[in-house]
Amino acid sequence: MTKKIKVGIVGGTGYTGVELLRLLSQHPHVQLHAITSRKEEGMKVSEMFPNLRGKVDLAFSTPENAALTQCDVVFFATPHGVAMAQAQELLAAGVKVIDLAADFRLQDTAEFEKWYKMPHSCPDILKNQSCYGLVEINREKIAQSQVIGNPGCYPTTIILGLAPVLEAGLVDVSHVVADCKSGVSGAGRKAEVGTLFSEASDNFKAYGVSGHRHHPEITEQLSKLAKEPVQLLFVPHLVPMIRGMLSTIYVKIKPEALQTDFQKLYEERYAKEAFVDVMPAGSLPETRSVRASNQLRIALHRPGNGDTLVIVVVQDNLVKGASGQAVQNMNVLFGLPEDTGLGHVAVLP
Ligand SMILES: NC(=O)C1=CN([C@@H]2O[C@H](COP(=O)(O)OP(=O)(O)OC[C@H]3O[C@@H](n4cnc5c(N)ncnc54)[C@H](OP(=O)(O)O)[C@@H]3O)[C@@H](O)[C@H]2O)C=CC1
Ligand SMILES: CC(=O)N[C@@H](CCC(=O)OP(=O)(O)O)C(=O)O
Repeated sequence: MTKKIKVGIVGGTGYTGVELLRLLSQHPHVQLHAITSRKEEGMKVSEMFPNLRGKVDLAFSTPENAALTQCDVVFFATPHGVAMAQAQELLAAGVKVIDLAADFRLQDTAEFEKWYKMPHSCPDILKNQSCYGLVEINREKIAQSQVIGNPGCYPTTIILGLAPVLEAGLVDVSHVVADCKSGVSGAGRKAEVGTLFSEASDNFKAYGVSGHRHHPEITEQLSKLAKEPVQLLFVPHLVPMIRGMLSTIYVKIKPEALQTDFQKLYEERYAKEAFVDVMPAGSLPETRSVRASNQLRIALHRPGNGDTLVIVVVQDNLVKGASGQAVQNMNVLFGLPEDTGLGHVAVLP
């Protein structure tokens, strides 16, 4: 590929925005064209984010002044509702859209309206031109789409953790439990009491137990894979670390599937996937083994060789759970090898 992909980012000052900048500034086929912030208009990107000194020579501009229609693709690293307000205009100009928020994730617009408290403004684009951007599941459809709904961070771990057993119909879908923990960067960069150092450090808590907006997103995708409705109990937790997510998923194996070699099933399902690592049997994945990388690691356990399969999944919520996955989607949209610009090895310790 000789011509570079001209990229715009709306919402360059949030955590997913700066993570996109880190990844895209090292991508060999990308030309960063515009980065927006309404509050920081005119400020040099490298002044706000010194890790980008010498790498990104742009200043923030407002979305109105960013000439986004001149881009090949625009990433929205913004709150829910922003991308769908601009999608029509961008598509008309031949620009592809990758939304890191939820505007193009849920196919069920009634569920979208219930959880995001706003009407969906472009249901036609959602239905006919967009795709749920989980590459390991929807690779072919993504390549043909104009708009990508980049998955939420919790959904990425749970859907990839369960896909092999659901596709093969080996587990009881009437009672799936996902117990998930996220680092505090998952809550974004905006100031909030709950993410203050004195509130979130040296503390560990569950939240959203009686309902979380990722629940309908996860069950919609799991039910598609299982070809029947999946009943999911999903409990997210906030842990005192900055990056990282660990999901422990519990499923009951169907009586007729008890002899299955689950390790082999997972290894074969993900054998060709650059970003899904099925660890050796009995492994205990750690969040630091994926920090700052686009890898998601899975380990399987069957305590006492009983009928419960325990699936442990780790990822970096800001990379495979957000910006890395968005770049993976861009690579697929533009026909590049999927791992282009995403070869980062995790940082230890
Ligand atoms: N953090 C995470 O781990 C994950 C986050 N996500 C999703 O990614 C999106 C961004 O998250 P995050 O980076 O944490 O968010 P932040 O809240 O930290 O940042 C939001 C960014 O959007 C800009 N923005 C806000 N409102 C508007 C608007 N109306 N129009 C244009 N720009 C706007 C802000 O800049 P300014 O106000 O100056 O314009 C800022 O740059 C969210 O939808 C989030 O749910 C998805 C997966 C994981
Ligand atoms: C720790 C934390 O607060 N996490 C966020 C999820 C982050 C994410 O993926 O959410 P989006 O659907 O907004 O993209 C939450 O639970 O609301």
